[in-house]
Amino acid sequence: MSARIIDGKAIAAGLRAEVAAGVARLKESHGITPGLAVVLVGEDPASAVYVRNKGRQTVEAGMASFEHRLDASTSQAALLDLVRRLNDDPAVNGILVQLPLPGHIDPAAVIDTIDPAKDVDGFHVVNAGRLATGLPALVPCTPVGCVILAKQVHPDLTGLEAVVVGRSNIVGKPVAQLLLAENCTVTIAHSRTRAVADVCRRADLLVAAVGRPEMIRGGWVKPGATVIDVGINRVAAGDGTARLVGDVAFDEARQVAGAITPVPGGVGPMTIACLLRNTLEATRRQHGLEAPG
Ligand SMILES: NC(=O)C1=CN([C@@H]2O[C@H](COP(=O)(O)OP(=O)(O)OC[C@H]3O[C@@H](n4cnc5c(N)ncnc54)[C@H](OP(=O)(O)O)[C@@H]3O)[C@@H](O)[C@H]2O)C=CC1
Ligand SMILES: Nc1nc(=O)c2c([nH]1)NC[C@@H]1CN(c3ccc(C(=O)N[C@@H](CCC(=O)O)C(=O)O)cc3)C=[N+]21
Ligand SMILES: [Mg+2]
Repeated sequence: MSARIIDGKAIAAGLRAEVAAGVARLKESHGITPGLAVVLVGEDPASAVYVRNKGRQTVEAGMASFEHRLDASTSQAALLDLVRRLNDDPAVNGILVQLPLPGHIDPAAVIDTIDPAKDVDGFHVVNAGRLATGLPALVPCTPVGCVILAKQVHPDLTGLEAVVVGRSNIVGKPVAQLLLAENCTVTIAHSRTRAVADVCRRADLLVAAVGRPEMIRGGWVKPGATVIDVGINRVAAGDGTARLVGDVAFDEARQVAGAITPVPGGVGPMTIACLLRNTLEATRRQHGLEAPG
């Protein structure tokens, strides 16, 4: 048996086209151009990939892109000042501060300073709390991307045994919240989980967000399960160049799974598409416009 490969690249392209159409309608009917500000402090390889792809796709969707690249030695006070200026700038509808930040900056203080209405990452405690309590929220992009990809296989996720490996605030916890809202029975595994392979083997829907290259082996996957691989890990290839791999051993898992996302071309492109969708939605709400039915 060989798994169906879930084509995140194609699904993300479709979602970006929908967002572009929404942006065009907003411009035509209200003269509003959504604007997304991205702040990058220092150099982080994962963030560099993300920023490169995103700047181009923001402009392709018809939005304004504002990039702020700051030196790695930038003080926390200077970064908070920039965030406050972006909060007050009416041309900026979405703000994303790339994580991780240099060690001398407290990420919680930065996220807490972002206006929740412009928090298109969905990382502010107000948005996390609204998601957890079932209120409308700006929802983290990668978790939403995971759910959209899972729904390609199971349009209704109700009743599935879902196992999420990883409990970070940016991926593991919010993806678990979204799957709970979709009526899955959700287990969250982490570095202190006993017999993690056995826990994974229970999953009809397995979401891997660990940050450990190819940790999840073929034998951890229940036959026929749907596997969503969030991991983005750069590893050295045989010839000395860098290669991108997920948190799942893809060549093994595809022999067992019913469906699986590839890396690259799976969750990564969905993250950017959902970021653009959040930016459009945030813009509409800031102007008192409801999303069209
Ligand atoms: N595709 C995309 O768009 C995105 C991809 N990513 C990628 O997703 C991955 C996860 O990111 P992120 O959530 O930020 O990572 P974090 O490092 O913040 O969290 C990793 C989680 O995995 C758990 N973990 C670590 N080792 C093990 C283990 N041996 N067994 C079980 N659980 C373990 C940790 O547990 P504990 O809490 O106990 O330490 C932690 O909860 C990374 O590869 C990252 O690059 C991230 C964001 C977007
Ligand atoms: N505030 C903040 N929000 C984030 O959402 C955030 C962040 N900081 N810091 C870094 C991580 C990582 N991340 C990625 C998103 C898309 C791809 C992506 O587009 N990947 C493509 C291309 C990869 C390639 O070609 O190298 C793919 O998987 O196919 C990668 C990584 C978002 N993150
Ligand atoms: Mg994200």
